[in-house]
Amino acid sequence: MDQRKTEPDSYHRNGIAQVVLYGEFTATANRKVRYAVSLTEIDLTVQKITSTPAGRSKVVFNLRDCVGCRTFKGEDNTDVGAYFSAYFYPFKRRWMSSGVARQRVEQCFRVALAQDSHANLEEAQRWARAINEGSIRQLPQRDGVLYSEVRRPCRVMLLLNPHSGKGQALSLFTGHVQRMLTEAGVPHTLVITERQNHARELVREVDLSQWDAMVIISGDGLLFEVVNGLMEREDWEAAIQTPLGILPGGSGNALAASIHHYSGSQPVSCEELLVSCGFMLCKGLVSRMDLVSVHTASNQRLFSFLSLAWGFVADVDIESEKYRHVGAARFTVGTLVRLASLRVYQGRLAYLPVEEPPSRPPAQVSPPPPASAFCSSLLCRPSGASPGQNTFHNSCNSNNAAKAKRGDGTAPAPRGPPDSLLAPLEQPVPGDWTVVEEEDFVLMLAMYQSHLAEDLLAAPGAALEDGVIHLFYVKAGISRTALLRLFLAMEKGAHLASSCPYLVHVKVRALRLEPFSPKGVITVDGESVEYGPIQAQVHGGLARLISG
Ligand SMILES: Nc1ncnc2c1ncn2[C@@H]1O[C@H](COP(=O)(O)OP(=O)(O)OP(=O)(O)O)[C@@H](O)[C@H]1O
Repeated sequence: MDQRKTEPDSYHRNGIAQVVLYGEFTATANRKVRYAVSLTEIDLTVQKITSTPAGRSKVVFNLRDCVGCRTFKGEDNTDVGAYFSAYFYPFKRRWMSSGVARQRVEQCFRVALAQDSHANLEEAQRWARAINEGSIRQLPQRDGVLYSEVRRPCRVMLLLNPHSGKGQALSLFTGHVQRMLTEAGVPHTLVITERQNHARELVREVDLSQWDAMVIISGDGLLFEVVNGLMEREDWEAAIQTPLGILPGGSGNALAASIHHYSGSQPVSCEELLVSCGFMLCKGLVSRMDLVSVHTASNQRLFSFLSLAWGFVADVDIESEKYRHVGAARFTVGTLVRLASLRVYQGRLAYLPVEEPPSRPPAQVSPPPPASAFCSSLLCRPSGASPGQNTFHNSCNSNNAAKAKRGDGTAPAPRGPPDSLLAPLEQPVPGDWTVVEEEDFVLMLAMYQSHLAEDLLAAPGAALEDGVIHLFYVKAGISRTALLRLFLAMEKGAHLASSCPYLVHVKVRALRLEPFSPKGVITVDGESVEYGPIQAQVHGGLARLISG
């Protein structure tokens, strides 16, 4: 029978953290193998108990890497022992390759202090509670960034586009995400979208009091739907404060790659990026995110969290749809194809430059403030507008109700804060704007997050909430080789340091583009939008995003 020492007799290795729990337990698979387990405020230390000092290797798990701890009884009714499992996702070296990525480590112990199974379960629960509480206290930290936390337990609506990326979003969910959410005790409802704009219509009508977070597992296009659905609600001001989350299941996964980058972690892709974002979701840290309000010629207003593109990048994004089966490589293939038929795009570009660093420092988002508190920056003046059961659903009642109510399926005009920096599209830009001299371009790309795709660090200086649009344009005259070199350098975010005379980067608050050709492609967050004159302005910290 296991013995529990009541007097902790050790301290954390650096002599600071005091042991809060100590116990000796057996392994689950082999009851002859015993471990000394000690819990401090910052870590869990596991040491095998052996007669030979050489066998007493010690493993220390930081609670910051822990998503949760669960208890359970043995499958065998005669087993009086109880069990607790702690789930860690520490950065570990990859097998057979360089670099590190978060990898799952489960630590499971059998508690058998007494012949009373109930007492053993209580003891296991005591450990699980302490580990869970400790892991919640040990949240990831980043210099200069302050977060709030999602409400716990966090009821998550998980929207999944089964066709995104290579069409594997559902298997990515069942293979990686579902287990993590269960380990973290996050109740979630999975909604599999049935068609384009399903998610948009659903979030436009859903009772948001039922949800603590809306998370998509897809590419950026599904989040674009969710953001715009929320902004089309009468209560947009409160609705857009719903914490949003992103789990990469698409081919570009730009926002997922950006939040991973902001966390200061080494670049990862594919499933490793999914695990990283899943970990952030389980930790539930929320920060603010800028949204950019975009106006098209027909007076349509959209809200964007990622990018606005015209020319080479927009064409590649849309044309590479046909290479979707190759996953993220679709952009590489698309880039090479478009390079072969490189063309010049004519138009007029104007912008309002950032004159000084944003006056508002990154702010603490906790606890959820009154709705209007999010619109306090210069850029965002309140308009006075009104403000886990792991269940699978192929459709949603509230969505059907929404469709029936609206009938025609057309999207209502998005509401939102006024765009005080923009003049009507038919009027000249305001006097303090800069009008770009050149009218011949190869591309125009406005970015408000760091990544254009998993492997394209287009705006290394971007942050989630800085009220800045990074405007890039490449002037006509650049050779194919030089443009290819720029994109290759972008993989490491080194394109700006390449001193390419054709590439211009300027930080702006607002911009206007007037293409001259009658036909073409403009994308917002990777989605094709109405082609023609278009303008946009940033609204600092309008939305909230689970990041870490
Ligand atoms: N069930 C569905 N059937 C068809 N289209 C859908 C469905 N759900 C969402 N969509 C739409 O599919 C488009 C692509 O979705 P999404 O961006 O999420 O994936 P992706 O294009 O593979 O990813 P990425 O944007 O990272 O390249 C979006 O326009 C989205 O609105």
